Amino acid sequence: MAFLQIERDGGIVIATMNQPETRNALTGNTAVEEFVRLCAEIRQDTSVKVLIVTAAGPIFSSGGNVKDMRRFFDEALTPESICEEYRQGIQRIPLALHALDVPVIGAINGPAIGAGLDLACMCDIRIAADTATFAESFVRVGIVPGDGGAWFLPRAVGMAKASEMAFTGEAIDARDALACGLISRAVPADELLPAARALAAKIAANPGTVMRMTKRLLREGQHASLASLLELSASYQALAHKTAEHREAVTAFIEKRPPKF
Ligand SMILES: C/C=C/C(=O)SCCNC(=O)CCNC(=O)[C@H](O)C(C)(C)COP(=O)(O)OP(=O)(O)OC[C@H]1O[C@@H](n2cnc3c(N)ncnc32)[C@H](O)[C@@H]1OP(=O)(O)O
Repeated sequence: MAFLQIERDGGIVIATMNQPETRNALTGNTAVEEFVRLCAEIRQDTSVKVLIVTAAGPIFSSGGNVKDMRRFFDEALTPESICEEYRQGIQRIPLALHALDVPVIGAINGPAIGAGLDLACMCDIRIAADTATFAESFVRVGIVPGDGGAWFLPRAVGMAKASEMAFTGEAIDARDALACGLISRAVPADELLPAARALAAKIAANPGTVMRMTKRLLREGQHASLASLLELSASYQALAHKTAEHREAVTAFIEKRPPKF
């Protein structure tokens, strides 16, 4: 059975992880290939406005497959081949998700552990069930965050909190996650998907071209200088001012009616 169940609802794509026997572990199965394929498809399809990433059942993701890690003790697997396995494997998920121009909502339905937490951090927005927990637990199994967590987690929660989480490996609950900005909302578990869909519908109602450019600016703003970000913003704005959606929004404002996009 596929790791991801994909559902399409208008401009909204919902990707649901569904491998309960490993608690949605992200390695040792087809998870990487399926995420990469999905992202490639979304990049080709301008009718997609929003992606929701969630999981079936009570667990979001248990991260890397720990049982499968016994392989690494095999002498035939050299450090170089392990590096390559990471490059060709789980590291393709952050690259694929980060390259998406559509907003990504993480609907975190339960524990998000190790690479599972990092997957959540790769989403632009995170809302969670009040039963969710979050742990950057790599250190507890004797490894480092090899999947980009050291890049994503500090951007989500700040360096001090990320350091505490990465050095202790301890889980935080949804209340702590809300307090440190890891999630923007915690809701009862049975309200999570409706809340994620409602948020996605609000986003999808806005003009897609401008949404994509906004996401690119937010992404570039994470590392660009102010001067170069302002330059890029001016170029995107020049394009935005010429769109039919902008014309419609301004006309609707003047005519005191809601815009029709
Ligand atoms: C490259 C990436 C590296 C990393 O991400 S490092 C971090 C690796 N992850 C972990 O250390 C998390 C380990 N798992 C857990 O903490 C818990 O599990 C959960 C909170 C995710 C779920 O708890 P509950 O629902 O109580 O399930 P359960 O009884 O612990 O496990 C049920 C079955 O699922 C298998 N399983 C759970 N997590 C993993 C995993 N990460 N890799 C492989 N299998 C896993 C177990 O072994 C067991 O299986 P059986 O029924 O055969 O005993």
